[in-house]
Amino acid sequence: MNNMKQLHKQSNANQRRDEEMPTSQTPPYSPKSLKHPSSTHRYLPRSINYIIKEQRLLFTLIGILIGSAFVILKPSFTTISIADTGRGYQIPSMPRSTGISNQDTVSHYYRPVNKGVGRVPVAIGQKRRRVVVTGGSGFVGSHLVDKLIARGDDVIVIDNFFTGRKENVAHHFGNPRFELIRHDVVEPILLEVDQIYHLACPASPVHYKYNPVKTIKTNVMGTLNMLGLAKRIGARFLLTSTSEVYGDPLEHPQKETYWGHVNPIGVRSCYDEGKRTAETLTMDYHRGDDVEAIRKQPMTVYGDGKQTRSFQYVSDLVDGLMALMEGEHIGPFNLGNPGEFTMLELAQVVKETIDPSATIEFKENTADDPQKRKPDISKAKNFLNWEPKITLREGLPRMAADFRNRILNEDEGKGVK
Ligand SMILES: O=C(O)[C@H]1O[C@H](OP(=O)(O)OP(=O)(O)OC[C@H]2O[C@@H](n3ccc(=O)[nH]c3=O)[C@H](O)[C@@H]2O)[C@H](O)[C@@H](O)[C@@H]1O
Repeated sequence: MNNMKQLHKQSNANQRRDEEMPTSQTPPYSPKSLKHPSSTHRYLPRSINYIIKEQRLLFTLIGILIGSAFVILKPSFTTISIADTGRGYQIPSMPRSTGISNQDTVSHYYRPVNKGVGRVPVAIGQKRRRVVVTGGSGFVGSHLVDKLIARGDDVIVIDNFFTGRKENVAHHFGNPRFELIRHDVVEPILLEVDQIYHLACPASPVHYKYNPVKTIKTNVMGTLNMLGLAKRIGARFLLTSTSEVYGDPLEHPQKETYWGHVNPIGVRSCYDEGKRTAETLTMDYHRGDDVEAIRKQPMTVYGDGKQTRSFQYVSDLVDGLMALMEGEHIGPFNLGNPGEFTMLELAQVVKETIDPSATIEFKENTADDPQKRKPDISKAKNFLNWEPKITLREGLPRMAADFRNRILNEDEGKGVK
């Protein structure tokens, strides 16, 4: 599959992933990694199949993502966030020719700056943020990158392409404000930026339950590295967590104050506990260094059709993430759509809005699958003046269009090979 070919073409970080994936495991299905028939209507069943095979929040990978929580970290000496002050710093000799660079190139450019030389203000007064998005070639990350670029930010994506793909951000190649770095966040990296969105993580049971050590390592070491970077350069930091931190909840709906009900030694624990540890680390950095903290919690769904989940369209999530990054609030925030559906109800909506002929394949459930999930978003409403706008029925057709466009772009040779 192209997916695997892609991995072989990648750096050592990706080879490491190959090593950790059991050889018996079938590479996870990706709608973006297959050759596609040219007939548009055939894309829709495949995207639905993709969702089912991924065994995750149906809409996370198709255009809708469930609740979120995140952490923002900011050193105490910056009483106003850098982004808000609009200080227009830029690093001299920033690579800009192709919009793509490898890790060595970037380290070369950035390391001296981080040895205390300091950032050079080249456009004081100009509101131009430099933003890092780890996991920026993934589903949520790539939509976030689109929005950041659209508002004029300089965006650096850090991704090891564990599950993400270059095609998701290929339309920014050649834009001098965009840069893609192939890098595994478990290794340190030195950059000079104003904001860090830390999204990099294996995010589906299909990936993380076969790569549990890699998953928890990414959550722990990756988050440590990015927190260390944020502390060093005084950047505002945002962690995307997951509703999985609530486990199989005894409280419904779930508020940010709920501590969760999680199996610490199950097959999902690498993800659940990994994200919980990532939140712990972020709050510890916040307390230890007197920095600000917020968290983000997407909700993940596995089920046999009876479990309830809530689904959020990705643009609502991106709006919420950016509102949180740009605000002054700290602590966890649920960013999700409180609309609650059983998986069977969801399947019905998929049939009605996308493809009446779609069939659902039921698979054995993952251990510890939560029975119900619904975010309480009153905190986000009150403090961020944010709430989701797009319903499940509205979002599903948009999701289908999004997939169709991505696939057509690839078929027309617009993707990166
Ligand atoms: O709550 C959720 O469900 C998840 O939502 C998003 O994940 P999503 O966009 O749905 O998943 P992907 O499309 O797989 O994106 C993850 C990205 O992280 C990257 N990644 C993964 C693993 C790793 O070690 N390093 C790394 O850069 C992947 O290549 C990919 O680009 C967030 O990125 C996750 O942090 C969050 O856990």
